[in-house]
Amino acid sequence: MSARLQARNLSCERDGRMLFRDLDLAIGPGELVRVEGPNGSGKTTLLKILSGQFDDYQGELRWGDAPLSRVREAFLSNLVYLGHATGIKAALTALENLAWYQALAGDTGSEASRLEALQAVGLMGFEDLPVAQLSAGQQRRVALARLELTPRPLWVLDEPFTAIDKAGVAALEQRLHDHVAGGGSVLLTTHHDLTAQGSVKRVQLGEGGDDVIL
Ligand SMILES: Nc1ncnc2c1ncn2[C@@H]1O[C@H](COP(=O)(O)OP(=O)(O)OP(=O)(O)O)[C@@H](O)[C@H]1O
Repeated sequence: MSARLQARNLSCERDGRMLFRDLDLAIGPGELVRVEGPNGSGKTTLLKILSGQFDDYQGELRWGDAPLSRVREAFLSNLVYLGHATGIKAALTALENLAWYQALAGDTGSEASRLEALQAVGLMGFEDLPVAQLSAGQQRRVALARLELTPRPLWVLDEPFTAIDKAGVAALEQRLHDHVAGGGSVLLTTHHDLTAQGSVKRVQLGEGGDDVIL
């Protein structure tokens, strides 16, 4: 199985502090990679690098057989990135937020697909409320509905379980498992203990660039 996304000799320094050094990492079809480490160890920074959003690093990124920089558009069209912040627009309703995401992604989409995505994350009945009026967990669910909207193989998720209740955590874990079982790839950071379902590759970031790949 050839890896879809590969990082070789990846190093990153921020504010004079080495976050990680000479990191090798690969994520391919059917794999879930979890980046672990204490607060400030560089997990978000690594996810931003690996999703093409931050380029102040040393090392090489490859997508398939090509340097990522050469196939950036193709890479981005295969990716869903959900950041630490939900990235949703407070004044828009849940449905409008999803329409906005689809427009940004160049998808026409349909209201039926958006309603289906909201149903999958347990938000039926809340679709027409401005998201400012939703709870923190419901707002996170609006963001997570993006995973249902556009089928893309690579999911990069920064703390996706934040503010989600027990039932939502179980549903999201199942969703991640199904995506991987269907040949997708998931790269995530979470402080939440994942229920063991299939194999999880772990990347441990330490303080001062002391990194371990398990
Ligand atoms: N925008 C920024 N400008 C400058 N330095 C930053 C910036 N964002 C993060 N850093 C630095 O990079 C370090 C790593 O931050 P990062 O957000 O990647 O850590 P993290 O492991 O995701 O932490 P957490 O578990 O708290 O979310 C921080 O300690 C900080 O010093």
